[in-house]
Parts: sequence; C-alpha cells; structure tokens
Amino acid sequence: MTLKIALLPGDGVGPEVLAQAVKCLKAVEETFNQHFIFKEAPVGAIAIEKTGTPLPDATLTLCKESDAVLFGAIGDPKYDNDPDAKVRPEQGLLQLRKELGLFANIRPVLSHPTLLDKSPLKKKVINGTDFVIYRELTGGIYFGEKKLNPEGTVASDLCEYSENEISRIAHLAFKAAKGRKKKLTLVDKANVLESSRLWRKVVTKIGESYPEVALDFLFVDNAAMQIILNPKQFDVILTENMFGDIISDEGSVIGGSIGLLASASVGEENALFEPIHGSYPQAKGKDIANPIASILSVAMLLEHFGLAEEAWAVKKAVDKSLKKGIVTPDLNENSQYGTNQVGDFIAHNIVDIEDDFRMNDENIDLGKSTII
Ligand SMILES: NC(=O)c1ccc[n+]([C@@H]2O[C@H](COP(=O)([O-])OP(=O)(O)OC[C@H]3O[C@@H](n4cnc5c(N)ncnc54)[C@H](O)[C@@H]3O)[C@@H](O)[C@H]2O)c1
Ligand SMILES: CC(C)[C@H](C(=O)O)[C@@H](O)C(=O)O
Ligand SMILES: [Mg+2]
Repeated sequence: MTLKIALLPGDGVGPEVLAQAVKCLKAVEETFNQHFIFKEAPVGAIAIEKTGTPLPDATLTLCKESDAVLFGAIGDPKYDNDPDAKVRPEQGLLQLRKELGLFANIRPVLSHPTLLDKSPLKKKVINGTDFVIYRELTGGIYFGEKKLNPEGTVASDLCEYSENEISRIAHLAFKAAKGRKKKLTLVDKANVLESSRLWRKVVTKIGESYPEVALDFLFVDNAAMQIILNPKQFDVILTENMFGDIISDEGSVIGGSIGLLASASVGEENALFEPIHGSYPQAKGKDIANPIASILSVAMLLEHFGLAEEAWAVKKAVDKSLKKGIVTPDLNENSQYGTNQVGDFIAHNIVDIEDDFRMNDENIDLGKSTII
C-alpha cells in the first residue's frame, strides 16, 4: 500500500515528537511491504510568522490531497499570554478539523502495567483501565457564534448541536462499543443544557439499534470524578467537544503522563492523527518531550488503513520501551534517555520485530484496536 502522509510539525515540541513518529513509519516501510510519501507544511504559530495565517492555503490543500495527516502540536506563549491577539495558532488546528470534516476524535485511555506507580492515583484503582473517549470535534461551543460587545465587557460563545452532528459520531461510538466491552456512557450536562438534552434524546434513539450495547448517562461533573475514582467502569465514553477535551487530559493522569495519549480524528473522507498534548513550550528544544503519544498516533493511523500487523508492531515496540525503561523524564525523573533516543529505540524494535511473535503475543499491554 502507498499512502500520502501530510506532516504538520507545528510549534514547541511538535517537530521533535513528530520526527520520532516519522522514524517509526520509516521503520514500518523497511519491515513491511508498505510505502509512505511524506510532504511537510507549516501550521500554527510558525505558519503565522511565515505567512500571517495559522493555516496557509497550501497547507490545507496538501492535507486535502493526502491520505492522512500526521500532526505535531501548535501553540505559543506569545499568543497564550495575549488575550487581544486576533490571529492565534489554535485557529489553524480548529479550521483544519472543520475543513477536513473530522467530526470524531478518538482518544484511548489505558493504564500500562509497568507505569502504575507513575500515576498519583492508587494502583488498585487504575490497574486494568482501558476505555476510549469519542469526542465530537467539529461542533459545539468551539464553533458557535462568538460575540464581544463594543466596550469589550461582555462576551459569549454559543454551544449549538444538530441532530445530524450528534448521530454521526454516536453511530461510530456504538460500533466501537460493540467491538469492545459493549458499554457506552454518554457524558453530558442534561440537567442544565438544552444541547445536552438533545444529545440524550438522539443517542437514546440510536441506542435502540444497538441492543447489545448497554447505554448509560453521566453528568460531566460526576464523570470528572468517576474517571479518577473508578476508571475501570468505563468502556466507550461519548461526549461533546469541550467536555471531551477536558476529560481526556484528566484521563491521561491514569496512564502516568499526557505524553502517552494518542488520538485519531476521522470524518467521511479525511483522517488526522495527533497526540492529545499541546506544544509543551517549556520543553522545546530540550529533547525531553515524550514521543510515545505521537508514535501511538502512528499506530492508530496504521489501524485506520487496515494495517493491523504494522500497527501491532509499533505498539509492541512501544510496549518494549516501557517495559525496559527506555523512557523520557516524565516517566522517570532520573532517565538518561531523551526524545530522540526513545524514538530510535522504538523504531529499531519495529525493524527487529521477531517473526514468530508477530500478532500472536498476548503479552502486549497497549489495548485493542479502537478504530472501527
Ligand atoms: N493539539 C494541540 O496542538 C494542542 C493541545 C493542547 C494545547 N495546545 C497548546 O499548547 C500550548 C501549551 O498548552 P498547555 O501547557 O496547556 O498544554 P501542554 O499539553 O502543552 O502541556 C501541559 C503539560 O503536560 C505535560 N506534557 C505535555 N506534552 C508532553 C510530552 N510530550 N511529554 C511529557 N510531558 C508532556 C507537561 O508537563 C506540560 O507542562 C498552548 O498554546 C495550547 O493552546 C495545543
Ligand atoms: C489546541 C486546542 C484547540 C485543542 C482543543 O481544545 O481541541 C487541544 O486542547 C486538543 O485537545 O486537541
Ligand atoms: Mg486538549
């Protein structure tokens, strides 16, 4: 298979972690009979500096013409600390998601056996956690009308959802639950928000077509508590855009570092893969950012294209780096390994994957396939 992959490194540690993901894709090329054509383009603060806009037309065109987008991270303190900035790096990512129609953002949350003591949560609480968040990505408060009165004293952001926006991601989430532990939890705020009540109605109705999946509901405030109180109760969490953003960062505490959490954003025609973390500006250029979220995003990319064995090889190599303690300082403060060395180790182990272990080794602790 030949895949055209657009590389959007972005800002901060984005380029550093993305470089490790690319190493792993090159290792997949070397080991399996696959071919990737990479083309790079600017996005975020770096694109603003070069072109005045966070998503230049040429970048968007490249993404549309590619089979998949591999995204680093965007964001810069210069904009974070300036509430009056009209052009912002984040707009590039939001516009890209909208333009590519990436309505479903899939974020797996796992506890890895060798990392149980890296979480501030108790081992017995997190051991065995394996859930996936289906976050709606192109609607809700992120994309509703924004208003600021002329005096600059009153502001609003509209949270709007249509039945269609809810139902298309709900179907994906139910199908995912069907292939997993057959439980779907809708996280909303239906006791207060009209938009949440629409979510409940639409999702309840769709649930009738998936009788094998147990559907339940949680208010988001309670969900925020339950995720750290008893994360093993969850299988698939379905939620709207902003709630999904917040609870996925919260969920990363279970795994031990946000530097481990990958994501896939999918739509009818396009797909984008990125870590859930940001540009981590404090770490830029220091070779300390964890590249695993970016590398596991590659595994999700491969799964998306049906390359199960290749995805498995990537996960297996990540698993090995965790088990051998070849990790960045977020997972071991005394670690001697940097972003690049961890990337090299994982890429090397993809190439070296033992033939007789292919796809049949149960002893891999990075969860099942989450893309349907
Ligand atoms: N998808 C994206 O590109 C994305 C996502 C979130 C935030 N952002 C942007 O990133 C900038 C910084 O935001 P923030 O500080 O709130 O969030 P962040 O995710 O960049 O960093 C928060 C903390 O998480 C940890 N962390 C993040 N990535 C890590 C990695 N790879 N390895 C180890 N530890 C890691 C660090 O402790 C860091 O201080 C902002 O401009 C924000 O808008 C972008
Ligand atoms: C950078 C920002 C726009 C983005 C979001 O809120 O969706 C980020 O936090 C994420 O989780 O991908
Ligand atoms: Mg976020």
